Amino acid sequence: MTPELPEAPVNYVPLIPARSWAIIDSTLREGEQFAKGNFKSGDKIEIARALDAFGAEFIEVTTPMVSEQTREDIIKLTSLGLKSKFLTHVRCHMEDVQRAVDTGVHGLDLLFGTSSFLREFSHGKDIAGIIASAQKVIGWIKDNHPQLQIRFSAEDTFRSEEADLMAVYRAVSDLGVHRVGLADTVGVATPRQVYTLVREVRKVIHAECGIEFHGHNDTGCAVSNAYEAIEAGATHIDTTILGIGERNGITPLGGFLARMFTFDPQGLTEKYDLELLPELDRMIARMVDLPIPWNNYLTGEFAYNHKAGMHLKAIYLNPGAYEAIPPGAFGVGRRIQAASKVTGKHAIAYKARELGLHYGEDALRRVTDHIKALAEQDELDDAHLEQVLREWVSA
Ligand SMILES: CC(=O)SCCNC(=O)CCNC(=O)[C@H](O)C(C)(C)COP(=O)(O)OP(=O)(O)OC[C@H]1O[C@@H](n2cnc3c(N)ncnc32)[C@H](O)[C@@H]1OP(=O)(O)O
Ligand SMILES: O=C(O)CCC(=O)C(=O)O
Ligand SMILES: [Mg+2]
Repeated sequence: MTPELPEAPVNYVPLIPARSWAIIDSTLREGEQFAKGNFKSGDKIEIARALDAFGAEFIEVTTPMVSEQTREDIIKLTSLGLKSKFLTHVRCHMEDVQRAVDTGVHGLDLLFGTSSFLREFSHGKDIAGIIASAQKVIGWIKDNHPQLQIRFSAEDTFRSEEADLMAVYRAVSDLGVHRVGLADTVGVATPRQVYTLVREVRKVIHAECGIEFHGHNDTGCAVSNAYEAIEAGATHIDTTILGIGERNGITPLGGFLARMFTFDPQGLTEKYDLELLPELDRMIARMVDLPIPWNNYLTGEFAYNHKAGMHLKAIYLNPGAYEAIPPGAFGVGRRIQAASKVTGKHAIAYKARELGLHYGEDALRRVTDHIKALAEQDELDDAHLEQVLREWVSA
């Protein structure tokens, strides 16, 4: 087979450079809101170390308001001396912020719900009240802990009025936050909406202010929405390993990387240790006591299974014919399923050659048809296929 990774052309210009955006992995925050995400102190350390080894730029952790244990865990995490920077996710509330500032984190991810749903049923504040709280809390952080990064997110962004959003984003940008956040809290946004809104937000915030996107997957758009956000100028994307989070979760780290690999394979490979992805997925699957889904991006059991005769003919000549991303780049292998009813003579000839067997044209057609007929009755494993191929030669 031909080499896995084609050499980059000399004047290589990536479509979307991987250095234009960063990952905020929220497995230790949004992931704790997953039905089966109940990480113990040791788990948190293992997850943080694994994300750091992988190269995640930021790790978001749950608010220290959860409990004294959670606060102590954050302090343990920030004392590990990792390269990844820790952010803690807190309400826009003086008590929360005061409890968070001395946990050793690099920054605070503040949020306030701006949709009518959350204004009415969650916190009860109007837009003026939200801005007044932001002024008080952000002003206090800036005066007392100027070293901390501040992000302000409008929770439920995509069910909020655009005029309200612009008022809030403009106000917090003027207050000097480092990033604003757009959150598709209920997973309802379409890719086009995400693109358009990110462009609009860009116009009302300061040039040096970053834009973060957080997307739930209720309607299956979490990866494409994250991609559209970046295309429109977002600088930070929230992910979790395996996509775990509230309900059916958020943008999965693996799916997002698969998407972005196609635009800048070299940049992605330089930024992250991509071959660690299978281990990250296995680690979280083990901790939440669930299998990795069979069709999971890149690491699912059948993510690189090739079966149809027409595919196999081409795959043997060049795997890129039916693979957008070489599996080796992410430390996984491909599976060739040659013995099925949908196989063809090229695949069978290839398998035979691997065993040192050669057939003439007629014999190849007949053995292929025989294997197809057998497979109509029952699955053939590799051992059975080998037996049939050998018997056919000696028969
Ligand atoms: C979309 C998301 O995923 S956002 C992340 C949400 N994460 C979590 O909720 C996990 C951690 N949360 C917790 O441990 C608890 O909810 C706590 C410690 C934050 C608060 O606990 P409690 O005081 O018992 O309140 P409870 O959770 O029942 O209600 C939420 C409170 O937050 C307030 N609130 C909601 N959003 C905000 C906000 N952005 N800023 C300030 N206060 C807010 C609500 O008004 C309510 O306060 P109230 O009782 O004074 O009306
Ligand atoms: O703080 C944020 O930006 C996102 C919060 C969250 O988890 C959500 O809105 O789904
Ligand atoms: Mg969320």
